[in-house]
Amino acid sequence: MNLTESLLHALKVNGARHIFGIPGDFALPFFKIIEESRILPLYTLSHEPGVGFAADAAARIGGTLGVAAVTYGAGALNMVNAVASAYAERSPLVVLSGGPGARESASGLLLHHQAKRLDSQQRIYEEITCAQTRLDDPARAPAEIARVLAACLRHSQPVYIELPRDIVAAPCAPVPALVQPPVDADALAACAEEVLARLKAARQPVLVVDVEVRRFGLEAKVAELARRLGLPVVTCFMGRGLLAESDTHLVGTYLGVAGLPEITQLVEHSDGLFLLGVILSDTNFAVSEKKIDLRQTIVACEGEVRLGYHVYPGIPLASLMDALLAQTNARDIAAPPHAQPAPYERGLVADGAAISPTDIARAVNDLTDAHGRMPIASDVGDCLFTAMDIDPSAFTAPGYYATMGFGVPAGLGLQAATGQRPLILVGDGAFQMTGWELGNCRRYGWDPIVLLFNNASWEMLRTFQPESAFNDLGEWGFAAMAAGLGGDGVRVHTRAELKAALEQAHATRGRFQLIEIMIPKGVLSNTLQRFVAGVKRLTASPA
Ligand SMILES: Cc1ncc(Cc2c([C@H](C)O)sc(CCOP(=O)(O)OP(=O)(O)O)c2C)c(N)n1
Ligand SMILES: [Mg+2]
Repeated sequence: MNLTESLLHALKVNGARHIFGIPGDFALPFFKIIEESRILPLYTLSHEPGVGFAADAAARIGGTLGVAAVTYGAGALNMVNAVASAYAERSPLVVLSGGPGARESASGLLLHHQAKRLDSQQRIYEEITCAQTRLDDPARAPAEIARVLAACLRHSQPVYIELPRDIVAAPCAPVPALVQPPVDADALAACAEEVLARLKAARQPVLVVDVEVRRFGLEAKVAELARRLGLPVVTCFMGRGLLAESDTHLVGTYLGVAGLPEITQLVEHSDGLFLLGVILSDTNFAVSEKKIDLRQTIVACEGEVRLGYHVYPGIPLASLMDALLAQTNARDIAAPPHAQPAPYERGLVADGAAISPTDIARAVNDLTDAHGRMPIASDVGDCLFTAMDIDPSAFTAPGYYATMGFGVPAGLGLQAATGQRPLILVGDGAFQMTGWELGNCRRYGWDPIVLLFNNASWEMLRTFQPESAFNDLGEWGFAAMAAGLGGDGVRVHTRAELKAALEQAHATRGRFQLIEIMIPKGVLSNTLQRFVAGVKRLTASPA
């Protein structure tokens, strides 16, 4: 076996199912082995940001390793933003980059694609990955690969592996089984006991779940714990879709001032908030109506558990879940019944009226009622706020790092990973960035339904700064471009046209379906309207 094959086998054994990539001369040798060994299927895309987003989404939806393969310099550095997003949002992405071989590295010449120093790329990636290695010695490679992949899975964050092009085919031993550090059983039991005691003592305990629950595949255990404790469950923005299929008391998504008042009230007035796998970010908590006193909460994330003023280190979320379940019986804590929030809006009126983002949510909910749920990939912008009004389903979006360009490539990654047809929500500004990746659908038989919110502007920005003309994007005929990319496109102006286009798109398989939805300038989703009003109110009021 050679070094690349050893790496590929290790990736596959530890959960990777596909590789997304764009080669270059520093990467051609290991791309050749990827293609000829057929250990993992390779999907090439058109631009490295799309490679990173697709691999990230595949990791998220599969709850496993995503793999993005690129060339040195121009390729890897082009993907930095996508990997930074994966790092911020706790996604286990493995970056494989080609690199210069020993002889050329010692030539004394500046190499093409070299930025500052030969190791500048690795140093840049040190800031957006939790572990890194350069496989320049086949004898050490198996242990190095094991170390880096173990870190990727332990922290659910990206890692960086550089493959010098002169040894990718060198003979190499298999990678040993990954080893994770042991957990102190006594500390774990004490931690679980204290968590349960706090929840039992609370008048209104609430379980808030977020991205790590999905990343570590803990949804079923979390649902069981919520059931046993009788806790109402709320998701954060990033945790959208979690427990959607479970029979727990899922109340909805906490969005602070932008959310449903009854959910905001439940969370912000709880005396027993249990934040499970939650990223303590501004997108989750900066728009709180009432500041949440984190000292009164239980925070379990990033491998530790914080209660008030003390911390239990070295407590992985999965270990904590097992310990909590081991110490609970059915219905240990009977929380007071909570009103279920109104079901998501549906019943689009198919008339000649102009389309609002909330109409789009209604249309999607109607489609779900008629044909079942579709996995959803959303970009940033009002489409993401609109997604909050769509029935929860398998959902992936950059809800915290908030980079544009994620939606379309992520939808392709979803379909590659699940085989299911995804729904993609994307604004016109974000589509301009990576929408062209749809041109790769034909080669791979992908056929997403793309809802393009065309308000001819960077509307989210215009909402906060309406006086700036630079937010206007002008006329782009996106639907007309679909045929050239191998799909079908239609531009719709009225609610009746939207309903018909969605039905037609759903009935058409084998080609991507692009529905360009013309939204009048300044028309926002209900959630974005609440968000803007809330942020303005919070910033206007004295701190
Ligand atoms: C890669 C990238 N560049 C810039 C931004 C800043 C930014 C937003 C965030 C806040 O930073 S929202 C937004 C406008 C999005 O326009 P569009 O996709 O058309 O959606 P909508 O019209 O619904 O706003 C920009 C430019 C970003 N998030 N990501
Ligand atoms: Mg827009």
